Amino acid sequence: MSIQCSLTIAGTDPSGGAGIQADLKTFQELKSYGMSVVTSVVAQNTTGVNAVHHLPAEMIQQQLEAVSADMPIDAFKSGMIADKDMMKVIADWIPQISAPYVMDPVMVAQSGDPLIEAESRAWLREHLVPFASVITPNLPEAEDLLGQQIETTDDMKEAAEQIVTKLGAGAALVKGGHRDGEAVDYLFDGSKIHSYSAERIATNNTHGTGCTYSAAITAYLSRGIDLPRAVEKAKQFVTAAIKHSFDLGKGSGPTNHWAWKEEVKQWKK
Ligand SMILES: Nc1ncnc2c1ncn2[C@@H]1O[C@H](COP(=O)(O)OP(=O)(O)OP(=O)(O)O)[C@@H](O)[C@H]1O
Ligand SMILES: Cc1ncc(CO)c(N)n1
Repeated sequence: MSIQCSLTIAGTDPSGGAGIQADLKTFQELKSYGMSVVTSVVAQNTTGVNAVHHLPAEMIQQQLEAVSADMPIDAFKSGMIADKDMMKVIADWIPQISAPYVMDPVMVAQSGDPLIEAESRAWLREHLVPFASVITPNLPEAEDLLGQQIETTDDMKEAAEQIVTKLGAGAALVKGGHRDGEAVDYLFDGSKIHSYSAERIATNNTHGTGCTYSAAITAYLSRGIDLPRAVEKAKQFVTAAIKHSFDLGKGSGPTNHWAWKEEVKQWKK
């Protein structure tokens, strides 16, 4: 049986809603064989981050080599990459891989806890962003990358375009999860803007939405689906996951990675 493979390079979430755990659940749901390289072990749950242990960069390099020496990689994503040493080994490894790279430029957890060293952000922007086939910042992350405020929908579209033209990413998806009203995201694919809109769901259970969304894009790309369509399908996946999210934990609960199947049944009715 032939199967496509997706790799995530990210931090962990023992409560299962974000990070590597969310990525692997998403790959599994979307029928892409899931593989993972752990960057940092994060003691977190739905209420926040208690402690973080960063793996030595050498260990990240060893994991990357172990997986790529043996397994096919049809698409890969990165999430939490906390410091410059980790970024460097990832940047050195990427050129040997000819597969789409989805970068989720994770900066803070949903709880507001920082997940990347402030002084490493410039390195990420200058040396890793140009490798990304697509980068998926939320509004604060897009503001940080460009050093400018983003308020209106026109600002969002312009930001997506600038992340490509000024910072060198192949494409940029600026997400509107942090705004009011419809949940609208804008993709600039290097030539045009695509917009993706969904009803805003009244819930506090949005722990790991960004991880789940970028993992879904990765899984669809691994299966050879083109970027605008991969984002469209991933948007449906994450919207269903938020709509049917779980009231688990005392904070911002996790999304439901298998909800999309229920939604598909509804669409077919
Ligand atoms: N309440 C909501 N209802 C519907 N869609 C939402 C809601 N909140 C976020 N989204 C959508 O979920 C996706 C993830 O976006 P978001 O901006 O929340 O990512 P993020 O901030 O990177 O996530 P994370 O919390 O994992 O850091 C986007 O498509 C966004 O539009
Ligand atoms: C490990 C990790 N990556 C990303 C996020 C953002 O949701 C998180 N909370 N934890």
